[in-house]
Amino acid sequence: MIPIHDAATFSQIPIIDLALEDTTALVAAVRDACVNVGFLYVRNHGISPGAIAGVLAAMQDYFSLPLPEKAKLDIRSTPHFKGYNAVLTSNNDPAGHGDLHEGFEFGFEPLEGWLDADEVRAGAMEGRNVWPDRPEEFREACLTYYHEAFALGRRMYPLFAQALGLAPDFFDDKTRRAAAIMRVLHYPPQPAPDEKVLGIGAHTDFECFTVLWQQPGIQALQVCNAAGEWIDAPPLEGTLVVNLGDQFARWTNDVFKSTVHRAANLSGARRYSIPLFFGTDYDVLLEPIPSCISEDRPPRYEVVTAGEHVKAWLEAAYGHKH
Ligand SMILES: O=C(O)CCC(=O)C(=O)O
Ligand SMILES: [Fe+2]
Repeated sequence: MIPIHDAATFSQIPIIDLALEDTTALVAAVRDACVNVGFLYVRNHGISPGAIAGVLAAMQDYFSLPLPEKAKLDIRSTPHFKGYNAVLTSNNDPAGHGDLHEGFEFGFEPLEGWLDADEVRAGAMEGRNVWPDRPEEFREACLTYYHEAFALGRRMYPLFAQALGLAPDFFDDKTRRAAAIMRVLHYPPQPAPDEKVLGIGAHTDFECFTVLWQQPGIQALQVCNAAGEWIDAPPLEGTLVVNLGDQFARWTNDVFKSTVHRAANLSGARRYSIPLFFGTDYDVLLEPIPSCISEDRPPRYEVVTAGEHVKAWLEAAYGHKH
């Protein structure tokens, strides 16, 4: 039996085992989570403990470097929105005063590095990554995790397609060179709750979906149900969080939910998390998928390309244009 969640009153995030052999049951569980919650945990996600341990150690070393060293690769001074952003320099909730986290951001890159012939493929939204000199293993540890999480993302698209009643390969030709941006995040402990300054203010993600690793043992992430109640989304052993973003909400005419969430680290210890945001190819038109429009549900959004949608968001979030 698949528990059916209610958008208004869900009080827990569904947990879905990707190793479930019964595809019909798996797809039904994914649909329920996407339509009613916008968040799910995945078990048997395929990301190895070694890749997680490696990136965690590397990011801990990186974030403990002095600020001026990290600021050499400030995201505002590098092309294509890649690099470092310091504590309180981003602000996800316009009503807030800044986010109490620092992060480092990069996109797809082969582990062995780009070949010259690949140069032209590193298109507008991708661009080259920038990497710090220290710690030495940072790039490799980040990219090792990236490629494993990227493989998980590729496994999710056919499930989302089937959850919408589409052929499993519906997204294949729309995600060939898909933007997939990863951020490693450090949330310093926050001494007391503060409505205006959270670790990350209330927001929705803007791409199709996000795969999120959170540090075990620290509750920080919360998800808002349709009744406006904040539901804890603690780290659960052996799982990752997957949540849907605005691009999927647009594309599915709000059949899939892009749910508001926030995080505050009141644990007294440092917290680390790793979101990887999956988009689509730049030129994909976010026209409502036919199975998501009906007489009762006329198209709700202006049709834009995925690239325009993401770029407008990034410019607003980081307050600059490239
Ligand atoms: O750190 C977390 O748990 C959430 C991060 C997040 O929501 C984001 O980066 O969009
Ligand atoms: Fe988010």
